[in-house]
Formats: sequence, C-alpha cells, structure tokens
Amino acid sequence: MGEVEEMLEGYEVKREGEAEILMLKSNAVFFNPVQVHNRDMSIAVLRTFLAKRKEEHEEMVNKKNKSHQNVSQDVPPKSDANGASSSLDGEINGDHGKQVNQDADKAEDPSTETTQTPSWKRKGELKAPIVLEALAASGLRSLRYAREVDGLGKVVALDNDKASVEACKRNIKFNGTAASDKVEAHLADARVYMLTHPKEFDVVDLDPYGSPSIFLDSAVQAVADGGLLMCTATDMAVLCGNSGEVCYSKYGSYPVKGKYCHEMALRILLACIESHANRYKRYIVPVLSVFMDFYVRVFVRVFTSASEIKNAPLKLSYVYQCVGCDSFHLQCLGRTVSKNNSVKYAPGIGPVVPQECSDCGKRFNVGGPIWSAPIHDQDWVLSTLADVKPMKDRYPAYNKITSVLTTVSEELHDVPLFFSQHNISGTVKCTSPSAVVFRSAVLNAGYRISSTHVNPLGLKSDAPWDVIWDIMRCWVKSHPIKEQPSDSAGTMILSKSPKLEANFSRAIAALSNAQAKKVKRFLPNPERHWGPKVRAGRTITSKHASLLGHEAMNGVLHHEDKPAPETEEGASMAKENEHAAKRQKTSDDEQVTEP
Ligand SMILES: C[S@@+](CC[C@H](N)C(=O)[O-])C[C@H]1O[C@@H](n2cnc3c(N)ncnc32)[C@H](O)[C@@H]1O
Ligand SMILES: [Zn+2]
Repeated sequence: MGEVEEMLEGYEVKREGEAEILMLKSNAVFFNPVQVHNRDMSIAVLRTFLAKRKEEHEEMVNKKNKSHQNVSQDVPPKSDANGASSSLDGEINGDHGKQVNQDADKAEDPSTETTQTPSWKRKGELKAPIVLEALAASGLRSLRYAREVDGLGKVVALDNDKASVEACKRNIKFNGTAASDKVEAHLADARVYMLTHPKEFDVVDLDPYGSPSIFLDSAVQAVADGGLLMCTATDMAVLCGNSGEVCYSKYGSYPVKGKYCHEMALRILLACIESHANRYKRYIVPVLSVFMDFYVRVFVRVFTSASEIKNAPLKLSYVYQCVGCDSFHLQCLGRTVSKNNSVKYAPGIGPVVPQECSDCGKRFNVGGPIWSAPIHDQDWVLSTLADVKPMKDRYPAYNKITSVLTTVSEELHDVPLFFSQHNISGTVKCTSPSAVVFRSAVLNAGYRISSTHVNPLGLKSDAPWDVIWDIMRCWVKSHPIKEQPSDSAGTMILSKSPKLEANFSRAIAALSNAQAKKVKRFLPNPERHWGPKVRAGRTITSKHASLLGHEAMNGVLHHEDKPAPETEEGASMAKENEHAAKRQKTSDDEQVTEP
C-alpha cells in the first residue's frame, strides 16, 4: 500500500475551497460543513485586511520619506534614547513581545499617547502577517487561509484536544507543501498560549463551540496593533435573551427581547470585546459584523491608545425597550463637554425616557450596555464585496457572502438596531403597508430608512418613534381596523391624533439599489439539517433532538429549496431565524452539561 492509500484508510476526504481534510467516520473531530459561509467570509475579510495593511504601509513609507527628505535638508537624523536610529530600516513582527513592553511603559504614563498606529506602520519592511487560529479542530480553516490567501506568513493552529491536533497535523501533511510550509499545529490551551504571546499575531481567529467569552481577554492581548480579531459566537439563545442572566454572566450585558435581537447579539459581543480590550489600554474598531445562519461573527481591528479608550463610554448605550409597543430608545453611557478648547468626559444624562412609554403608556425593560457605534466600516465592506465579485469560483459560498455583504453595504451604519414592519402593523392590528409605501412615507417625512442584513423584515431609520407611529396613524385612517381592547398598546397609540400628515406617494429612494436591480439579498438555508453541530466525538442520540431539531432528526425538516421571492423572503426567513434561535437554546444547555 502506498503512503497516500495508507493515509486514506478509514477516512473520508472532504474538500472545501482549495483545502482537503481527512475525516474519521466516527465524528471524532469537529467539522460542520455549513460553516463554509463563515470560512468564506473570513477569507474575504482576510484578503481585504492584507490589501488595507499594504495600503497603510505604503502611505506611511511615502509620508516618512517626504518628512525625511525635508529633515535631511537641515538636520542630521535623530537617535532615540537607546541610540537607535529612527529611520525606517527596522524590522517587523517577531519583536511584538518587545513592543508590548514599550507600549506598557508608555501606557503607564497617562500623558503619553501610545500606539494608535498599526505595528506595520511603525517599522520599515512589511512582513507577511501571522495568523493564529486559536480553536482549530481539524485545521480546515487554517489550511484554507494558508492555501487561498496570498501573502500570508505563518498560520498557527491550536487545539486543546489531542485527537484534533493529530487530525490537524495529518491534514497539514495531506495538503502538501503549500500547507506544511506555512501551517503549524500545537496542542495547547488557547487562553494560555494567547496570554504568553502578547501582540504577536496580526490576525487572531476565534471559532468556539457556543460562546467565545472565556477566550476574549487573552485574545485581545494576542493581536498586534492594528491587527484583526475575528470572532464567532453560536450561543444565540443566550445572546438573544432566552436567559438574560446567563448572557450577563458571560458577556457583561443584559439582552432584551426584541425583533432586533440578532443585531443586539452582535452589539453585545462587540461591547464585551471592547471592555476586555480597554483593560489593556486597547480599543476596537469593527470592520464587519454579521449575523449568518445560526451565529454571529465579528471582525474588529485592535489598537492601543490610552487617550482613545476615554471615548469608550461614548460608543456604548443602554436600551430601553417598551413592553407594550415596539418603541425602543438608546441611552449613551457617557458624553463629552467641550470648554475653552478642552474636552471633559462626563456620565450620560438620563433617563432618556419617561417612566411610562409616551407612545403606549406601558413600562420599559432596560438592556445593555451594547456597542452603539457603527458595527461595520463601509470602506471595508465595499472593498471586500468588490474583491469577492470577480472571484466567484474561489468561494464555495459565493452567493451567500455576496448577498450578506450587499445587504450590509446598504444598512444605515449610524442607526443601531431596527424595528420590524410587520410588528408595528401587528401592534396597531392593521394590514401592513407594503415595504415601498412605508419606506416612502418615512423618506417623504424627511428621514432616512434602510433594510438590515439580519432580518428581511427589519427597517433601520433615524425617524423618531412619534413619526413612525404618526405614519401608522395616517395609514389606519385609510385602512380601518376592528375595535381593539381599550387598554391595548395599539388602541393607546391610535387614540392620539397624528401631528404629521404622512405622504405615502412613492419616493425615489424607496427601494435600495440592490432591490431595484433585483439582486438577491437573502438566501434560503444552507442545507436540509443545517445548524450547530454537537461536540466532536459525541454519538447523536434522541437527546440531541432538541439541539438539531426534531424535524432534522426525523429527516423531515421543512425549508425552502428554492430562494423565496423578494416579497415572501421576509416571512420565511423570519420563521427560520426563530427556529434557529430555538435550536440554539439547547446548544447552550449542551455546553453547560458537558462532563
Ligand atoms: C467549533 S470547533 C472549531 C472549528 C474550526 N474553527 C473550523 O472552522 O472547522 C472548536 C474547537 O475548539 C477546541 N477547544 C475548546 N476549548 C479550547 C481551549 N481552551 N483551547 C484550545 N482549543 C479549545 C475544541 O477542541 C474544538 O476542536
Ligand atoms: Zn410603548
């Protein structure tokens, strides 16, 4: 038997992108094929990161060269306290450890501005970036990064499970020298490894079972300045408010139940990463944050700056969610006060809402704090989309990632959370205006409105709630409803006369570019029995029915095989989201009962 045949015995070969892995039929090492969306999106963002990093470096070199030319005309080159020249002939990577000590020293002195600048901007030669996949399982993701992303340096794949590391090593070998020259696998607890390698990785990837919360503190320390942290959370039931107290214990934030819960999940995760980063005088800049299939995934850059972290409370808010109607309001944690050219930091002024909802008279639940600054960088989103488009054959999940990036690119980035058009119609118990009619009324009233990638029925708008309800009051005038109980939220809302005369005539911008061009914005589910997978090594029994879904166990999971038409996609996707959240609940229980 040849070496390859020997290697293949007892295994199945799975191919994804340009990587192939050997899978034991016994489910001994974790592998979830529907996570191809997650891996493809990560490859796309990684490519953008490399391009941006190069651009930033070139900009820096040009700037330095110019200032050097100016300086060298009159003054000799300066040396620092250690006698080192401040010229650009330094080196990159490899000394991140030294860098952290310098940063720490500087950071001790509050008067000193630390490194807001990416590590590669501070040195001469641009070295190939180093990636850490902290929770690698079979190594498929690391192998794809190494084989598919041009210009990467080393990829370090970690796992604390012996069988996974053995599988990973086998897979590295199986993928030939293109992989073995770059990827190395280690048996290690990711937390210890990351803590002992501060600022050493240009990219850190966290893709855990369930919650990433226990890895965040060490992960934010392992990323180089200006580097990229990519992080998945699949514990959607927790993040979406099924057990708020568990979410608080894991993420330090209280979720409230609302149609926006999947976006809130993203914002809770971002707030949590920021809070860990702030402990080390670091802060995050989100470049892309997505809810896909059954999980959230965020891509954030990490920088160090003692002065920038003072702005952290300005990027966080509590959420007041009315229990009677759909109204929600954000309360920022902090504010700045400018006086005589100086800026002072102060706590936010609250509450931003009265004791009782001014729309329906009911009380509020308070959630958060959530990240309320933008969750995407539009420039990164558009660059990533533009880069993906000509490479259709290189992304197995091309349709999914382009549809998500398209919807993300059309979101109002400065409007946190959203409401559901069907819900607000449900609250006043009327037939829903069509999306175009409703969007037109908001635009005609002088406000902005957009869709959201997390929910086909979701609408983001900077219109205040009294304007939204006025539009519905006007709509109900021409679309009368049956009498409702006198104490219902809808009755309370409709008992007031509208101050605004809504104009429902079609506004030019009522459809987004993608809608107007009929570009697919939401896709059906990835496969029949999609969703989270049980931990590696477990035999699937009836106990897992609740995790995988009873329908999946019986093989009769109902889902759309064909993409839903634009008008129906909302309803079917919204249902699926709810199913996914329910399935997730047991996924979390599963984590807790792990022996
Ligand atoms: C969901 S799987 C990773 C899947 C992989 N990223 C992919 O794309 O196929 C999570 C992995 O994390 C590993 N893991 C859990 N806790 C860990 C820890 N403290 N340190 C290192 N690995 C850990 C598990 O053994 C498991 O293989
Ligand atoms: Zn209300």
